[in-house]
Amino acid sequence: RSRLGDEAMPTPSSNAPDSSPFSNDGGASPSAIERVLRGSGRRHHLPTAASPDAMDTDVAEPAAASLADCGAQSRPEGGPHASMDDAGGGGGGSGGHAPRPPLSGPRSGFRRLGLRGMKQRLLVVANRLPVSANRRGEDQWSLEISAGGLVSALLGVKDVDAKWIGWAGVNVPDEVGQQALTNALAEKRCIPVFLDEEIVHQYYNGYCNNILWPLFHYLGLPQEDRLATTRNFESQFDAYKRANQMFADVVYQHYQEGDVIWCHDYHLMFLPRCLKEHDINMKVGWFLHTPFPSSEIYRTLPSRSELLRSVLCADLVGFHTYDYARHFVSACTRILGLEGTPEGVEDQGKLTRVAAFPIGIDSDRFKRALDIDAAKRHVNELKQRFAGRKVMLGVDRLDMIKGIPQKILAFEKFLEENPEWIDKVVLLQIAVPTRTDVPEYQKLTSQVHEIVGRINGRFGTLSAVPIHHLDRSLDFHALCALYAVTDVALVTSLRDGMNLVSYEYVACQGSKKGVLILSEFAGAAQSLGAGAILVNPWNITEVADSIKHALTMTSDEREKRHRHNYAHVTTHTAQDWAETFVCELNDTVAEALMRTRQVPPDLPSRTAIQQYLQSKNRLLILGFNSTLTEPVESSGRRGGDQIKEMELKLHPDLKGPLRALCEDESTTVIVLSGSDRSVLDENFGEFNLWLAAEHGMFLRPTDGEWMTTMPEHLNMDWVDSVKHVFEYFTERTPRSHFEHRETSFVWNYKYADVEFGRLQARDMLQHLWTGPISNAAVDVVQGSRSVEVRSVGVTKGAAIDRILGEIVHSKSMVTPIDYVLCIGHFLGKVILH
Ligand SMILES: O=P(O)(O)OC[C@H]1O[C@H](O[C@H]2O[C@H](CO)[C@@H](O)[C@H](O)[C@H]2O)[C@H](O)[C@@H](O)[C@@H]1O
Ligand SMILES: O=c1ccn([C@@H]2O[C@H](COP(=O)(O)OP(=O)(O)O)[C@@H](O)[C@H]2O)c(=O)[nH]1
Repeated sequence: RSRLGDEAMPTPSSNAPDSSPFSNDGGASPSAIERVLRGSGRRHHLPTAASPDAMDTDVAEPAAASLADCGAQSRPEGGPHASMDDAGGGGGGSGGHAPRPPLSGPRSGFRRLGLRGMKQRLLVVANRLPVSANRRGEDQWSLEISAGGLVSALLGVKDVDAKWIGWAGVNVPDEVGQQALTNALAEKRCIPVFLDEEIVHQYYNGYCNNILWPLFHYLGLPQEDRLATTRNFESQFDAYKRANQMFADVVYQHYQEGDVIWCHDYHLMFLPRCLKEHDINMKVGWFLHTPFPSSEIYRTLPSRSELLRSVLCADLVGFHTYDYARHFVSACTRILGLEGTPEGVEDQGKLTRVAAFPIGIDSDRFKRALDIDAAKRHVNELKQRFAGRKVMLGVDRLDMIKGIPQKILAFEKFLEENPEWIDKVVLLQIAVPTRTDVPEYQKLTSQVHEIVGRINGRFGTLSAVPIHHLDRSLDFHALCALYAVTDVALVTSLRDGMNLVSYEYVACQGSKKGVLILSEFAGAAQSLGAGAILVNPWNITEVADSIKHALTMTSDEREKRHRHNYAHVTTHTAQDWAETFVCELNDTVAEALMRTRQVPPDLPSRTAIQQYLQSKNRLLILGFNSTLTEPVESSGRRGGDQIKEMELKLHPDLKGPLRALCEDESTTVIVLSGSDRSVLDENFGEFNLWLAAEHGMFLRPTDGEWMTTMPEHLNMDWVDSVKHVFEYFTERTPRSHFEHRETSFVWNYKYADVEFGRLQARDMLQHLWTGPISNAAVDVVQGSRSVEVRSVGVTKGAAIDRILGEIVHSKSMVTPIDYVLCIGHFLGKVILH
């Protein structure tokens, strides 16, 4: 190897041959690269990101029509499911409300005017429309409001110019029927997505309710014993994607520039991606109503990466609790290898905001309902029926996650241990049938009936049974009456995104101040934990004890507990929830535009190619790692996302194009990398190009010997101390490794547990800063999964000048370089020591 040093690697101004394109600079000695560019006589300016359209921040009038109105408009004619009807007593859901004060501060974004001075519109996209449709003739439909947590929450949202896009819950194969239903729904500001029976079976019953729902509630994936079922899962996932695309198609038809699109729930995890692929400027938010499980549970899902990546296409991703948000970020870091920040998840400079937005209810609607005659009648009836007995209430969909068997068993245990309460307490369990086509739900129904029958047989008397179990939903006023008269509400969900029943119970207990027993595994435990008695529903003894505690609680304690919860429920309303989310989404999009300007823009490929074709003497400077290498993620197996290669390898697809560039006489190619010489030799030995290893400290043409471009007096006294620190951390961080190069040390944890690796890196940096090298002339550079220590002066920037001098000299270049393209890996975090 020859040593070039300052002598052998002269500055181009003094040592370039006379015929060099750089020799007529007029005395100044600009760097080689500056002169290369000057020789070309022009600079290429990469286009900056387009400036955003000005955001009009005027305050809009509240929207005239709202989804809240749906409740009143679609009141069925005495239909059995009039349950979600509004109790406002005439004129829709907003009747009787005091006007809300104008929003201020960050919330003002919600009422911003959209583009062209139009009121901002909100497209709510959810699996189910807030109505269920019944066909009454070829072109006749009657519409009923359907039950469910999401429905309740969004019915509480007023002052929004909103439209709802979703499935109406019926199969409508004929065009006449579809058109008639579309027209009927339009009056309710609803837009249908038509799903046929097969897709509903595969997408809704199959992928949504048999796979995602149990998994997200920690019940695991279904265990099957036939290969055919596995294939079935794959076809269900395909149907899921197709169904999401069908929702997207309807959104495209109704979208207007400036609209906010709010996608809901696990049914539509693929939607953000479909929408952004159609129009990157759509403002897309996604909110999950269920828990997001720990990444250890989530990572069992075969399509885990595809779904995460799709959700990350949204601008804002929301969850009920901080824990769910944390789990999601953790899944993105561990499964996709992305960076989690306090703001959200970052991928190549693009941030997806992730935050907690706990839902609430329209508490006024429940309070008002109790003043309606129908509700008062129900209250009186119930008081008479259960006079002399304490009444406990359970209201749940008949779902595995609601812990209904556990609840009933705890009640049995309570009666067993406290026989004096037999005949003095009754449990009313409203079990709303749900997803009745899914076999697991059918099994649960039989199981619950069996337990209830047994307990009633055991503790019932001629005059009374301890459990009243109803497999049906109640109308809204009957439900409110039940909430108001009962002494204890018992919520024993094994997992529950939020659980609005607990909120509704509190809202209706203004006078009675009953006790709420609440599962610690419901999202609501985060907000109502202070006033409720929290229980672990799996601990039957604890729940039984809590029942006794609740039934015997002093009125003082009940009042105190109720006050806490009531204050929360009446101030954190559904409307606040929606306002906050939409406001945050607007702000997130605006901030993202600012951030985009700070990130280097994408290479304008078309311009780069045109300029290339027009130029005479070109220089291509290419990085290696993450520029020309195979991606570390992706195993090549279908649906897989495992780490594949430990060794850095030139991407096989790039070999052909690279060879073509190297063979072009008018193009000089340099691979400039932090890697050591052997790695570059191995990957590029066969090409006709220049290799610059260790950040340019070593250089060779592939047909020549390595030479060094290292500054003469590079101080390497720090090496032993750093090696010691790196060994220490490598031993303690499984799957991390370090490379000892001639001019630097690199500790790499890209194959280690990401979160542990990051903690270790932070610790290592502390050691390096405060330890024996704290005064050494080194730079410490933090990469996304690495820590590198190198002597001051060992940088690609410093080396390129010397490298170009050498290349120009050795090739005896006469034609000015008129094209320089530099492609490398953007290192976000750099710490200079
Ligand atoms: O329409 P279904 O399939 O019968 O299900 C009804 C709804 O169930 C889920 O509700 C969740 O949302 C609530 C409000 O955020 C929350 O309190 C509860 O804990 C969740 O289970 C589901 O997420 C909805 O999409 C369904 O409409
Ligand atoms: O007969 C009934 C029983 C319940 N609900 C409503 O169903 C929702 C249940 O929401 P929750 O968040 O508790 O659980 P989810 O069923 O959404 O999982 C609540 O708003 C209840 O008012 C109803 O409309 N009719």
